[in-house]
Amino acid sequence: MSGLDNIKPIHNWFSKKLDTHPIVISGPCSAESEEQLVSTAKALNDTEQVQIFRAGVWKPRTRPNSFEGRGLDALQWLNTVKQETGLLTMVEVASPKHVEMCLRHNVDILWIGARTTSNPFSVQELASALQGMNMPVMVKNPINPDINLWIGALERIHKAGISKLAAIHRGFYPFEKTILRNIPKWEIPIELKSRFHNLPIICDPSHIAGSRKYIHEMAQKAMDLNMDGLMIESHICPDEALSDADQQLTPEDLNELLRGLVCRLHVVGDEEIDQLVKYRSQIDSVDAQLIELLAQRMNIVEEIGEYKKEKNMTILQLQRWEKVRERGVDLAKSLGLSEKFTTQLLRMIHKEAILRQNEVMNRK
Ligand SMILES: C=C(O[C@@H]1C=C(C(=O)O)C=C[C@H]1O)C(=O)O
Repeated sequence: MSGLDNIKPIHNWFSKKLDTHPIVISGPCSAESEEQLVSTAKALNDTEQVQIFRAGVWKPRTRPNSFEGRGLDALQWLNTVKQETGLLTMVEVASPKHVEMCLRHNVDILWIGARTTSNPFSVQELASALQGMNMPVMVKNPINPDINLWIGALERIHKAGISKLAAIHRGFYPFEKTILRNIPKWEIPIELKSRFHNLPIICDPSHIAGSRKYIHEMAQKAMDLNMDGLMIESHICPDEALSDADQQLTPEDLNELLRGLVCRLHVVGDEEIDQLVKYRSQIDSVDAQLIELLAQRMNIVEEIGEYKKEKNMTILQLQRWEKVRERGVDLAKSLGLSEKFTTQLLRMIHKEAILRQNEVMNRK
């Protein structure tokens, strides 16, 4: 059934327990110098809120001639960070060579970036390089909102024997210009979690936001959706960063942001559960009525289909459909439902009605 059935809870990945909620991964977009890495890491460590230090060592850039990372040197600097702060380290890998170098330099966690996840050939190469290592790996979502591509990448890594596995939600490429850098499409990580309950999901609000302004809002949303952790970029001097300057926070701003997050409880006490049970039974009853009404409507639609067949009328009746939509939206608005939601719902119902009548028409 599930291709991800042997996943270790993230809190037990290391001998030192990661027992904070959320787990916070932070550090610069790119490792630029030893000084920058060590000073950022020390300031992050002082906040006592960060457990994992991230840094891009090889940067996949959209256009050539952009800063592409410091490679091997940066891996050595990360070791200094580890020694001086005790933070765990995390690096993006895109090729078997990267994996090999990270293993040799004691990197604690690897992540696979969105561009790499989009390509099953590359993911498979990484999986083969990781075979039997049981190295912790986090897989970012692919650039496009294709949940199966994301699951496929997670499965390939899992099949290589990796049980310390997590997903990172960093949003999806917007084809149109949007306020946020990436479209969050929260329904996709929600669907992933509902298919694989034991898979930890980390949110990367920096890449969703693309600008410091929206990071808090995105991080709060991730907490409200009960995600396990946050990956937020930080830099000792963001304005001087060689990549993604707009979306990196100073360690102090990160600290403030994290302290301002409201982390609601997932599991509550008996009293709250009693109240929830009451609300939920109301919802169950309303849902049952909704479904019964929809079934009734479809029966009438089929009768109309029979009638149209007898009278040789077309299935689609645009004027009537327009009226149905207008009446529905007016009523919905007066009851506090949005026009967008109501239109989408009625469109789905109309589409099903057309299919049903099509079946009736073609019935021998
Ligand atoms: C049910 C009918 O057939 C179609 C379905 C409609 C609906 O679901 O409300 C409306 C118009 C038609 O396109 C109808 O003609 O009334």
